[in-house]
Amino acid sequence: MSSDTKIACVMVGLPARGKTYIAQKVCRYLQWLSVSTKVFNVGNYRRKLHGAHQMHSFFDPNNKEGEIARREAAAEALKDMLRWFEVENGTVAIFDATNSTRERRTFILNHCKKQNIQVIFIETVCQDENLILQNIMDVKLSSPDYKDMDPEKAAEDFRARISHYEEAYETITENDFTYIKLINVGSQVVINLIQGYLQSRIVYYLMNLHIMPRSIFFSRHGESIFNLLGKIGGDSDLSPRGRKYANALPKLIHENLGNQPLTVWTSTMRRTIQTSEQLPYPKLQWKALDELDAGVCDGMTYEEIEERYPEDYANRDEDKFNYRYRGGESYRDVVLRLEPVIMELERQQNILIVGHQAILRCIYAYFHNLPHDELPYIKIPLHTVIKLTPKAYGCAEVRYRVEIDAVDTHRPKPQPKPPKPVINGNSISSSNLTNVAS
Ligand SMILES: O=P(O)(O)OC[C@H]1O[C@@](CO)(OP(=O)(O)O)[C@@H](O)[C@@H]1O
Repeated sequence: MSSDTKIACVMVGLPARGKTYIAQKVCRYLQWLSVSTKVFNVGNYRRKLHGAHQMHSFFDPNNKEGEIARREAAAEALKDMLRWFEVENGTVAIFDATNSTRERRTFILNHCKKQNIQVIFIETVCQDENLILQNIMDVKLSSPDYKDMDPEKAAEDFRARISHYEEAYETITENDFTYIKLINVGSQVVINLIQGYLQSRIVYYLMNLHIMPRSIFFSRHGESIFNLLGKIGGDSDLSPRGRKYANALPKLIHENLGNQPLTVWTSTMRRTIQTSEQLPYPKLQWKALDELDAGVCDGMTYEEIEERYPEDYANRDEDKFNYRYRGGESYRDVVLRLEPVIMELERQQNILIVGHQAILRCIYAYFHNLPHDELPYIKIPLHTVIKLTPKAYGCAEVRYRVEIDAVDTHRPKPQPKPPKPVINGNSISSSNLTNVAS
């Protein structure tokens, strides 16, 4: 991917067609991959400029005041987006609005062209009345536009708003535009003139999304012999307590899922394979799920690393996400190698990943949209199952702790040392502080 690639993903679609959901998913995926990405939501600009609580008549094409206000909001959001590319050197912007007429799309495209920004239009078309209604109930009624309003009245008003847009709506047929059209949540996909690596990644990601209800379970392997000894990496067997956890896991999962189908993913390491042995579900081993490679430090305790490689040890504490072990990997490297796992997770239904501390932190951060500096410190304790259930925005989470003791392998972020007091440009030690004071 060339570093000067700039892409505007311009959403297209009637209200309640999942545009904002898709915009946020794409943003989260790209940010996780360290691509600088930002969503510009025109609805938020409208509310900021003209206040919330506008009723459907505001969206009537014959309402001049409403028309001007919506135009202003779109122009302001577009200006900010173009400025963001220019000043903050952004890579992918997502312009989230209905953009439902040819005229509006051409306007946006022309502005982007002037700044050498590629444009992909992402249109979501949905004819399934039940899905639309579900979206209105799940998302729209909690919007600031309908705060404190009777839900039935709000739903009615929202439907009237949709019909105003329907009057003027023009689906994309512009053959010279780059676009992807997602029809009925991916049951049909039309793509046109997609070019380049990053555009293809975005399109491939969009083609894999689904909104069927499902859960994703995470569990670290049971306590290993290396965990007991405080050693990192390696390929050791489970400890006796780790084996007990492996025995307890099938009941916990069954109590949760009943007879629903599930696929279990493990790494290729003994500790995850042994942990999943009793689980009566189809299993898949992924090399990409193997634990972060600690290179020359593999098999050492943290104390040994501090003694033998003090500088490395300090550098890791300084910037744990980017620190790469000598001959090994960084968390940033691991995120990149996990990309195909995330892509496949998006396609799948119920999955249980039996994984490792660093690996599960990376995947968990993707689902909860956590920043890279927090990612290496996320708590993923041993002998605990984490259940994530994707919702309209974000994921619901439940943690199940199995009552089998295990060591704690979490190392908290070291607190920065307080700066030494400085007097007249010379730092002084606390022992002579009293002298100064007296
Ligand atoms: O990045 P940090 O916090 O060191 O955690 C990663 C470490 O977690 C460990 C346990 O300490 O994972 P695992 O439980 O899979 O053995 C190490 O093997 C691995 O190096």
